[in-house]
Amino acid sequence: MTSRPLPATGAWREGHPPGRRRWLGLDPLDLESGSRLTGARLAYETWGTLAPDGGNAVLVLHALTGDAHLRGPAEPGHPSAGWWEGVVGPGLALDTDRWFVVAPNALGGCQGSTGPATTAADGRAWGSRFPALTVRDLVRAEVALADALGVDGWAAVIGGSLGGMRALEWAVDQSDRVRSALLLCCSAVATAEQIAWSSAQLHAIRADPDWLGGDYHELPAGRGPHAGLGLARRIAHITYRSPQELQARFGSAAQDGEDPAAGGRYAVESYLDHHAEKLVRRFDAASYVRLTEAMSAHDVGRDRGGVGAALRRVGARTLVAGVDSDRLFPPADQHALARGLGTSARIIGSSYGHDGFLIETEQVSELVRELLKGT
Ligand SMILES: CC(=O)SCCNC(=O)CCNC(=O)[C@H](O)C(C)(C)COP(=O)(O)OP(=O)(O)OC[C@H]1O[C@@H](n2cnc3c(N)ncnc32)[C@H](O)[C@@H]1OP(=O)(O)O
Ligand SMILES: N[C@@H](CCO)C(=O)O
Repeated sequence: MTSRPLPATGAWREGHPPGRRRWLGLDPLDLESGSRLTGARLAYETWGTLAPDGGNAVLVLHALTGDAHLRGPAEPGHPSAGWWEGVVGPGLALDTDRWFVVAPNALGGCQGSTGPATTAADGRAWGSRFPALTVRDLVRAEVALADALGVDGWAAVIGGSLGGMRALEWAVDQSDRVRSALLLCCSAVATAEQIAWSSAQLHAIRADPDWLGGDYHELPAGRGPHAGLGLARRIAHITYRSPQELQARFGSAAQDGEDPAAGGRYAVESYLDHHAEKLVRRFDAASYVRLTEAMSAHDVGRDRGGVGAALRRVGARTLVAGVDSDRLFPPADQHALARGLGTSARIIGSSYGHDGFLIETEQVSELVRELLKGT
């Protein structure tokens, strides 16, 4: 897959220079499963200043492979620029001159928060010992962060995909602490289609001989389930984009200088290879597994009398939005969620599919402005 040596597994561990990240100790954290996570911490970044009355706090929650770095340049410990540069910042839709913006790295992730690649108390990586997590557990960790920051209530909670699931969970479980919520490209409960795509990805990772049941973190530098994670990302990335975009960009063209009839690649294959390699370089396979499992288990109605009853708990003003070409979380999901919340969904026109919430800066900014205008 790559001609360059891959990083040592676990290169994303806390040993990195922290840049602007900060951490909150979560010790202990009781999980939905009944087990208790000890010694964990949550990484986060903030922008702006919390108002004396605490009324200007906004929580932004990232998607599966995102992180706390919403904006700002690449820096030590974070090799790429922020993932919502065009939406969050001075004078932008989420104006950091006005709002106190908080972005945590999801618990179980690998960009500063404790996850399977983190070194546990015994000096070894958590690996397979890291517990299964649910979206509710991720939110419990974020509730602890709000408490620690002195945020009694969020003016808005905003998120897409896995971040949207967490934003919804916040609105359901912490209804008195969420004044408004923007729920992007997500659903109230995982669908069979979403679980199926995720299942294929999990199989790809676990079938890698270097997966070692999730205990590969002590392998020598450059070893790990890279092929499995790369295959998972290829599968996922197809679902993140639309057939029309892929067709318009690549069609059946060969990759420059390559001949598919002679063992070379099509351009679209090369594109997927590129995204696979990029993810393998920046993400831990076991974090990918734990967070993907959490997405598959997402159901706001579990133990709450069903989805309808759970959604009726929400007191926040909600804006539910999707992307018309999203084949992973199609507009039907957002219409169903919006109906349950007593509102109607907004559907962005875009050929970028599920990734539209990361790419369609102008349209997303409009939604953010609308949300915050009434807050
Ligand atoms: C900015 C960050 O990633 S911060 C980390 C947090 N990230 C996230 O939360 C989201 C993760 N990222 C993503 O989901 C995606 O990368 C997105 C949505 C941001 C990318 O969206 P787009 O801007 O549309 O990028 P696109 O899918 O067109 O990919 C562009 C890349 O493909 C490469 N590419 C395009 N065609 C080909 C091809 N035929 N062969 C090989 N590579 C190709 C480009 O060179 C470019 O490479 P680069 O990203 O290394 O510069
Ligand atoms: N491309 C995004 C979308 C996942 O929902 C990510 O990797 O986080």
